[in-house]
Amino acid sequence: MSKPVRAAVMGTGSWGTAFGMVLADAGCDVTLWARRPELAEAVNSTRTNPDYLPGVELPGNLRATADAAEALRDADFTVLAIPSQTLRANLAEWTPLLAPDTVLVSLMKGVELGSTMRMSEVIEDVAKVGADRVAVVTGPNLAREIAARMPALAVVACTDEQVAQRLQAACHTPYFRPYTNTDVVGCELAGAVKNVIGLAVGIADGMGLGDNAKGSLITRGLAETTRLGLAMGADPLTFSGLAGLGDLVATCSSPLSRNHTFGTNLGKGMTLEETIAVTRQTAEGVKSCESVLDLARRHGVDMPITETVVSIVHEGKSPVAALKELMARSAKPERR
Ligand SMILES: NC(=O)C1=CN([C@@H]2O[C@H](COP(=O)(O)OP(=O)(O)OC[C@H]3O[C@@H](n4cnc5c(N)ncnc54)[C@H](O)[C@@H]3O)[C@@H](O)[C@H]2O)C=CC1
Ligand SMILES: O=C(CO)COP(=O)(O)O
Repeated sequence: MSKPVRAAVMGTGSWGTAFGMVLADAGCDVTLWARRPELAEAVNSTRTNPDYLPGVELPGNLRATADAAEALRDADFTVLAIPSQTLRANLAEWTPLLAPDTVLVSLMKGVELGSTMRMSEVIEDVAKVGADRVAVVTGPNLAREIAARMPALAVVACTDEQVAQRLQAACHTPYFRPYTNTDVVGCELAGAVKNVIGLAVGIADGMGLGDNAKGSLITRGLAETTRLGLAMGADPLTFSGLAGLGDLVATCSSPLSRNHTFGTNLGKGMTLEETIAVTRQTAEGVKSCESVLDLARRHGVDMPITETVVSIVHEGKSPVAALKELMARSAKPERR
């Protein structure tokens, strides 16, 4: 009998834990790394993650540790599930501990501030590995639903299709059905920008603007994401797939989305400080809206919804004034 695939999941938050559960259900031997030893202890002793997924029973072939070296040892897949802006510093510490041929898998949906690098680029840069050793998991994957083993489809992307297929096999369960894709640029961009559009839709929902506004924001949000993707060499079809439209629809419809909820609170009139205070988990779009706008400017791409989100979240513009400006933009053809 061949030995089980070993996976290290670095990050015991909501998605790290839920995806660890998927890997374990698919037959992998999984070790979660938790920043706090008391959380690792709680996972091992209660077989739940009381802080991030209370009430969800975790499988027996998943355990947790606060010792990164122990988690990373002999891992076939090293899954990175921490906030995007913390990846560079954490991975620099972990790089000397990585198993020699491990495939690094990003679950993160963000763009690094300053460098405007996608997460796979940060991984290649810090761990000094080629693109064929880096994969991305993305799509409509709200962690709470997956932890309840509700059905979901996903995309595993890698420039090397065989590596994508290995990861696909390692995380395929009766409730989690991953497809492969070799368009890493498109898949990552789609995931990061959908968080920004999720904020915009949340703001509109909080303001009570209705479902026509929601449909319009999702569609034009996808249009500006695709424009940026095209400028960066992505396959435009990726954006109408699970990583693009699929994730946008799930995020923009669900109260489980942290980005959507963050936007809703702003749209209802909470201040940024109040909204941050009530947000207990990572809402990546709050930081990544700035790096996405930066990317758009570097590529000469117009992204009016992203620009509006930045003006509300970081420049104190009122949602009412921002809406007026968006609606007053010059009339233009739908396709340019
Ligand atoms: N939760 C979800 O439904 C999904 C989340 N994602 C993405 O997965 C990534 C991780 O998100 P979640 O697990 O949901 O976030 P979370 O907020 O639930 O958990 C974040 C984890 O990172 C740890 N962490 C925070 N700051 C850290 C630091 N400076 N150094 C090391 N560890 C740190 C926390 O202790 C926690 O374990 C994000 O990029 C998110 O966009 C993607 C798909 C679904
Ligand atoms: O990416 C997600 C679903 O696919 C999770 O969205 P939030 O980070 O907004 O909760």
